[in-house]
Amino acid sequence: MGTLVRTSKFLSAARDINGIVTITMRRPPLNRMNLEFMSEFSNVLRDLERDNCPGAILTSYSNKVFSAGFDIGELCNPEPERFNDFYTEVQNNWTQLYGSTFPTVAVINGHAMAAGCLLALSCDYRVMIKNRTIGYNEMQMGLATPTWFTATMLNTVGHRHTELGVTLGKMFTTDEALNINLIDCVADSKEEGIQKALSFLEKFTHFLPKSYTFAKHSLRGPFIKQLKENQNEETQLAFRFLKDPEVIKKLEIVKDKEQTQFLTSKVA
Ligand SMILES: CC/C=C\CC/C=C/CC(=O)SCCNC(=O)CCNC(=O)[C@H](O)C(C)(C)COP(=O)(O)OP(=O)(O)OC[C@H]1O[C@@H](n2cnc3c(N)ncnc32)[C@H](O)[C@@H]1OP(=O)(O)O
Repeated sequence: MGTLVRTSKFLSAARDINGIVTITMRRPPLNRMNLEFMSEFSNVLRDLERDNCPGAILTSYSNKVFSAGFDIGELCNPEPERFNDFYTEVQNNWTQLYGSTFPTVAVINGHAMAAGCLLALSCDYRVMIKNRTIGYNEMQMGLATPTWFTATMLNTVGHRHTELGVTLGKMFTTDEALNINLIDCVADSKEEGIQKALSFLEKFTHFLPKSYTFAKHSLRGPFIKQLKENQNEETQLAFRFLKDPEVIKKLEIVKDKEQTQFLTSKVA
């Protein structure tokens, strides 16, 4: 497991003897991403940058759900100030993870929906457990996929798979995801996934960190710059979208279900 370097309400980070840090998301039951979750995540990434981390693995405490994406509570008829804080934190988190100066691997040990899929795609390499699903399912929820989410998928699997994935709100099975290179390899268990992640990260011990950073930023830098230049517009666009009465109505239905779930503790 390694030495615990940071633990907070929703995340833990443990460092092994080679310095590799495993970040485990722990917001039961579904690792839904709210403002507090996102700020904790950004703090962990900031610490890893400061400590010249040689590599990181992102995974979930649950072998059923990697992350169910944004907490619908943050999207349903949002208050302007809270939504602005939430969405800004999400954007900052993406620029940190997608542009990290250290290599990252997602061990996708459960379903990865929408923003949960974005987290996995923002890493450098993806190992996924069999019989799980991954994708941008926003369409199915009556939502829309933000521009930088789409760009991240496009940069991973190309135009056609992204077009079909985003417009159909498609959740890919592990096998389908492997076929289109949405993920890089498959594992039978989280433990095997971690071993595969460590083997991938081991390759970087032979490279100069600054060479790796240069290569990564040549590929990803322009997309990060684009989001940074359009952050306010993206936030306003999403806010207006979420204030549409039809969208509010659709999300209210999901939110009501969520309250029922907490009352009955349906998900272990
Ligand atoms: C222009 C751009 C505009 C806006 C930006 C919009 C961007 C959005 C990005 C997102 O991330 S949107 C979130 C997308 N997430 C989902 O659609 C998750 C859907 N969830 C599922 O498919 C399943 O819950 C699961 C596969 C993750 C887990 O399945 P299972 O373990 O069987 O649990 P349940 O389906 O029974 O779910 C339990 C309970 O929790 C509620 N719930 C699920 N996900 C969320 C969520 N993200 N936020 C809030 N609540 C959620 C679900 O409705 C269930 O409620 P019940 O009352 O039926 O128990």
